[in-house]
Amino acid sequence: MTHLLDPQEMARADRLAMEWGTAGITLMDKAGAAVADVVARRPLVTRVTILCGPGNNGGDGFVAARLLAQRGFRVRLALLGDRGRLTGDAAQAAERWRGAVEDAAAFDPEDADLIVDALFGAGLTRDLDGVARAVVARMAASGKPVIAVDLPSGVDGATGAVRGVAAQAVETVTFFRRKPGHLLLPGRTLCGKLRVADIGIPDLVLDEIRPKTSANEPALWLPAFPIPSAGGHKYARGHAVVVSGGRWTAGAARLAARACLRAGAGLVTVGAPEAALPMHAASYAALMVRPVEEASDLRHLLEDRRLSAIVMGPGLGVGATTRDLVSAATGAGRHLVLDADALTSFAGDLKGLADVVGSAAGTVVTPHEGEFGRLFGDVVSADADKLTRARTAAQALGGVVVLKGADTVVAAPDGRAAIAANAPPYLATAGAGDVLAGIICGLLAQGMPAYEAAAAGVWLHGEAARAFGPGLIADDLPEALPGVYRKLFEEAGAL
Ligand SMILES: NC(=O)C1=CN([C@@H]2O[C@H](COP(=O)(O)OP(=O)(O)OC[C@H]3O[C@@H](n4cnc5c(N)ncnc54)[C@H](OP(=O)(O)O)[C@@H]3O)[C@@H](O)[C@H]2O)[C@@H](O)CC1
Ligand SMILES: Nc1ncnc2c1ncn2[C@@H]1O[C@H](COP(=O)(O)OP(=O)(O)O)[C@@H](O)[C@H]1O
Ligand SMILES: [K+]
Repeated sequence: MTHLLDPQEMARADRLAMEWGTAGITLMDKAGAAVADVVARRPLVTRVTILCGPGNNGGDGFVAARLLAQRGFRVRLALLGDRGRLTGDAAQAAERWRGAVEDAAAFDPEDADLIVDALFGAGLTRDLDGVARAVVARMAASGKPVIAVDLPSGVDGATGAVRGVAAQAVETVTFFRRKPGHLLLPGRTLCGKLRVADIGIPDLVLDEIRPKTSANEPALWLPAFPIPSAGGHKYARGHAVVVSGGRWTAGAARLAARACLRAGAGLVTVGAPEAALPMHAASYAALMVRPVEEASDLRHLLEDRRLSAIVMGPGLGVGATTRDLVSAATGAGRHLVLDADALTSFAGDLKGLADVVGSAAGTVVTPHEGEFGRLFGDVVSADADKLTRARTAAQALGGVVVLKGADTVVAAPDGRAAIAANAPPYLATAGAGDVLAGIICGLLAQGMPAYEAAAAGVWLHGEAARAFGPGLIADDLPEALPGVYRKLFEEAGAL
């Protein structure tokens, strides 16, 4: 159930269900009934105003109106546009509504305990303006609870962007599967509580559609997750390397190393300049330390082929030395996580980085928006939505891109992408990114494929933050991981 369908894919799911024998009006009846159920469960509601749009989203509203009236609610229905211009299933649903049809342009929210927003859903094709915009703005300003049908009208289902204006919903009822706009910001926030209703579309349509976008949840990557087995030993759990900056910036690598260990890497070696070695050696007894000042030292260290996953960037410094270190880390079978200064050292030279990445087995880059712009600015339009930007970047790089933020997107060069919705706002704290890079490296070291490792790392990072709670600092994140692992393994039946 992690699949997300964009509006085109959802329209295809509707069409396939109809071709396979379910009438469109049957789907609409179930959609409207699901909306009516949600309204009926709200406390202290007797007077409901339903705003219907000119398409099938409005059709769902007509069905909900009929069912709520039958259940004894006082229902007013207001239509945007001309009733005579309704077509298909929506026209059929409107015919069965026996009550008055008011003009949405004149709608007065004062008379309602609750408003159902059935103006626009998957068919929103442009920014709202004119009367449509005025109606949505009035609903938004009313302060009344709003239940949105499919999406808050004005929210783009593919991107989560607001096309002109949208009203905050308390609950949103969508159908069959979630859409990217339910997880991407600001759409996610505007939806309120999201419910997914089964309207009778068979799951088999997904075999035809083959959606490539997912919610970043355990079901997406758990089959590839390295749950330790009874017969395993520490070398089977991989040997990771964290490349550290000098004495004054070594804290970032320390956070990454701790996270790498906690994520389950069998062994972790920190490669650091001489001056930072004592600090690393004294920090955690489980760490090994080796002197790495420049690329030749790293090459020497990596002659041991068991060192298979490397994370670098946090606190490393921007410049030629870092670029050379990145080049030295690649090689057959090597997995790489590049973050922070490792990315900024390639600012404006995506080709240079892509050439380097091309020779690593699986590379994951973890930019925040600033680093992303510096690295991918030439190939990715800043105006594009987050999903498109991450996908385009992954293709251009030939590696997995983790575009961070409150709705972190992980994208693979083959077009797969996952959107995370579990990170709490207090995760935005100094050093949190270093921990994320370390977690992903720890998973790569255990042999998890790059896309799955990146997605799992992002999810675990968000869950660790939630488990710790407000007041979190980056140092707390690795320490919260064992509790998250316990729960995950228990749910997977592995504990
Ligand atoms: N049988 C099915 O398929 C099922 C579908 N289902 C439901 O259908 C919904 C999708 O229906 P849909 O495709 O008809 O699109 P919908 O969201 O109603 O909007 C289209 C209308 O809005 C108009 N319009 C668009 N943008 C506008 C703007 N900015 N400003 C003003 N007008 C604008 C557009 O006009 P046009 O662009 O043609 O001028 C057109 O008239 C989906 O979200 C779900 O709720 C469920 O019942 C399950 C079964
Ligand atoms: N508003 C937010 N809500 C949830 N998580 C956030 C938010 N803003 C940032 N994050 C997360 O916090 C982390 C910050 O990483 P980064 O920007 O690299 O910081 P640093 O360089 O200090 O480690 C990332 O994992 C990012 O996804
Ligand atoms: K809507």
